[in-house]
Amino acid sequence: MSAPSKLSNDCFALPAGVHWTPVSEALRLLEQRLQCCVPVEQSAVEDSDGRILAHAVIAARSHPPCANSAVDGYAFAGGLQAGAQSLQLRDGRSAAGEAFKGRLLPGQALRILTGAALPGGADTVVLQEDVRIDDGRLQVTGPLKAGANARAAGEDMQQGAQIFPAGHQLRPEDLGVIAAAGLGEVSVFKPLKVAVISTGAELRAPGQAARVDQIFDANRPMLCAVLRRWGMEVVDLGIVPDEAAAVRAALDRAKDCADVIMTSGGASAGDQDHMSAVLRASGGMALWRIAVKPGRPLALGVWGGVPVFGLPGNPVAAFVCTLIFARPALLQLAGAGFQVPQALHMPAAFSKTKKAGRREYLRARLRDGAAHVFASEGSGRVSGLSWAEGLVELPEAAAEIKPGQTVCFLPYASFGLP
Ligand SMILES: Nc1nc2c(c(=O)[nH]1)N[C@H]1C(S)=C(S)[C@@H](COP(=O)(O)OP(=O)(O)OC[C@H]3O[C@@H](n4cnc5c(N)ncnc54)[C@H](O)[C@@H]3O)O[C@H]1N2
Ligand code: MOO
Repeated sequence: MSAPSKLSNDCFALPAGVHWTPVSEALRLLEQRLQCCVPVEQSAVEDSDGRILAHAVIAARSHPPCANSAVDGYAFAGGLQAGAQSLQLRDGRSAAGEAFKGRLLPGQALRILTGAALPGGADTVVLQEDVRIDDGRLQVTGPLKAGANARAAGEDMQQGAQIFPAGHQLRPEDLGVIAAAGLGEVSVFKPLKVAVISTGAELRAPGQAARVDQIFDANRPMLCAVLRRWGMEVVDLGIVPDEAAAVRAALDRAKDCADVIMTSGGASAGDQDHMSAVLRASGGMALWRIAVKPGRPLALGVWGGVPVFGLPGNPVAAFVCTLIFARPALLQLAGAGFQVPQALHMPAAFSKTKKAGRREYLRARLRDGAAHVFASEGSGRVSGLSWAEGLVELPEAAAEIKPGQTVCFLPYASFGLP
């Protein structure tokens, strides 16, 4: 697949007259205007954890490929009536990978090990713990259903059946399923390359010396790690000062080496907010004032045909916007389709008054069957992100939340994060 043409500058433009975009509308526009932008390659199954399937995976053979035994025991045909009886024990055995070549006659039994192909003529296995051998005869006591302890050919997967759709992001267990279905390679999308830039004259890289009026760049390590968890390739372009020329140069570098650009800081319209100013000057900027807290100033732009997510600088807002807006959009660009998280409906363990008309996300975790929220809603209180295990989503219409009222809890896991 060749990469689709570059985005037009007005790709994120909002309909005329729109000021506060509801979250659902922002998501709908992102879904509509972005499409997969990465080429396809082949990947060995064992190297494919986290990769996104470009084509559906079809079972190359059935699993299990032939009827086999689920236990160590004795194979025979037809099950057992109630009561004691005996079967003639044949010489030889069937072991996993060393199938018995002959065929059993009615009344005969054969030693069989777990995973071994059932010999011809047999459909049932009795556990070795439940038999006795006397004079070459197997002494057994019924009843035992025909087919007991046997696994039918193709009972798990049928040759030719679709086992994963295109767009599925492979997990470790999926690699086991694909290998079992007889495939050594899969068609996957090349990982989406995301350039990450932090902006702000006050920022110092973690571990550097810092004056009291400087702060450490918390966003970049956090956002880079999130993107890697999502199977994306990160191009870390470091910290850029709040100067238009430096911001332009960084965006130029980013567009030449990445499919998407993710910046944090400078997204709103203050004197120092150069990211939004530079994007606006290029004509490729739509400052989305989204009816959401945190994260109102999300700058969506296009730089040289490459989409730019200009996240707010406050770490909590940057993180929440990444989960709620950037994740589905990035997954769409990466070939996995637009994905929204699955919510759990839980009773609130808190009370809160909120502004109606705006969706809010609170740092939250579940304890004793209820959703608890972080003590502060301050968007700079980065420690609350680690205290939390997910987000509570309060809908636009809500104004007053009381303890015991049902709220939507979105675990970090529903965003593909631990
Ligand atoms: N007059 C208004 N002021 C502000 C508004 C507003 O609507 N009107 N919105 C506030 C909200 S909400 C947010 S969020 C911020 C977003 O502003 P910017 O995206 O322009 O971000 P900055 O001003 O650059 O930074 C905000 C804050 O975050 C700190 N920061 C920035 N980058 C990092 C980083 N990489 N690691 C850690 N912390 C970072 C920065 O020092 C600031 O404290 O605007 C509000 N103001
Ligand atoms: O996005 Mo700001 O509070 O909404 O941090």
